[in-house]
Amino acid sequence: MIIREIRVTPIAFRDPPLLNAAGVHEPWALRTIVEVVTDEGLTGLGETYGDLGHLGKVRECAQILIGLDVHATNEMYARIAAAVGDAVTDLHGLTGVATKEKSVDRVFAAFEVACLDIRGKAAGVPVVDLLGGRVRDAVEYSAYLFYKWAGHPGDEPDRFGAALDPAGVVEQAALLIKEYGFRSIKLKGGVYPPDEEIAAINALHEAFPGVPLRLDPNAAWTVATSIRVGRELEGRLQYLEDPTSGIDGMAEVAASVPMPLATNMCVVTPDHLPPAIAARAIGVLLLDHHYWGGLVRSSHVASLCGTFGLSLSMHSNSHQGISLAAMTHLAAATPNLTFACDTHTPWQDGQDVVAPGALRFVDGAVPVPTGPGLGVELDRDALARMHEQYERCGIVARDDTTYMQRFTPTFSANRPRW
Ligand SMILES: O=C([O-])[C@@H](O)[C@@H](O)[C@H](O)[C@@H](O)C(=O)[O-]
Ligand SMILES: [Mg+2]
Repeated sequence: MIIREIRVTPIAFRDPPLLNAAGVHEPWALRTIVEVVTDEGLTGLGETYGDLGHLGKVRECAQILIGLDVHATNEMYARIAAAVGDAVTDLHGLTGVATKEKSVDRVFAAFEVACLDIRGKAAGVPVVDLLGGRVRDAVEYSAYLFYKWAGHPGDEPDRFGAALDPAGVVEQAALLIKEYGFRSIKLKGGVYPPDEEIAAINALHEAFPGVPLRLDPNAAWTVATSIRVGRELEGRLQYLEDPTSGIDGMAEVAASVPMPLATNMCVVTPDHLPPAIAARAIGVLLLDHHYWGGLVRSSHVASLCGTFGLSLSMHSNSHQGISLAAMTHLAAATPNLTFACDTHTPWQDGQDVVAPGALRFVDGAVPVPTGPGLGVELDRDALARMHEQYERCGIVARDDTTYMQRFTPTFSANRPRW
């Protein structure tokens, strides 16, 4: 199964004004779709970030993988590592430190997923079977709430409406739960002073008794603030995600709050694991195959976490169905991934390069696709349309901060903010 062609297509799709510690989502989110084609005519799909620096590296690497067998992922990794070199392409700051190792893992992941898609298609089995087989038939996701404006400035309000206070947050949760059946809730914080976010969590707790809650301020707080908030939220949170930055800061907080701390920011490459484990900085790691080097490497990290008593959840960024399929196969094959995963799917509101049918939510969970490979097909018309949107939208890299500063010139993304 020799790779004969790789097509790399950047796309853009509508994104609502979701607020976070770095600013606010721009009207268009970017992704890159990778199609790997073999000499036998099989095509595998991968999906990754769309920022220009990263896209450039993905394009460059697509050239040097031609001629390799789809099983030769070690050789693929070595070639990609050599090509990516010292480039650091991960700049939005919400997925922790950017390092050259992480850039390599980010580029490699999209090709690895596409090769697994091909291998599954060739063997007539779903990707979950290549990862050890399913331990669950459906993967649970959480309602991922965001503070948000009613619409992008100058546009009509979108159908989700504003969520700028506890009542708005509860209303948003009710909508997502009604439409998707989610059974746990994550609130993206780091937007308002901590007391307002505590009030939002308390309002969610009252409105949805018994539903597990999480809060993620993306390291917007000092150690002292994190400890105060953690203590005030005793009995309210399943876990507190990245209250403060760095392994040392997280360890200090972890020692003084009643709930486990989770991260997708202070442990983002394998070399962060030993110091984080030694310092007892985290109880939960949010895996993300897009930056942990694909599905197989993520599985290895999951096993290591099991060995050291860390629990697992899954992180997401604005994404399409190829990513959702890959995340679902990985989570379905990972016994110790027991927390509901994050997904931005509701915010994409039906815009997808994946043809409808293979992916759906049932009671907040996605049944593992059963078709060979990832089990999803590309909708070529949607791909062409979203590529055209990419060409026209004028955005080449995610920049929540500059977009926010257009409307609030004094906004600063410096953290800790509180
Ligand atoms: O989409 C967002 O604004 C999120 O804040 C995202 O960028 C983060 O990476 C993420 O979901 C997180 O859990 O930190
Ligand atoms: Mg997070």
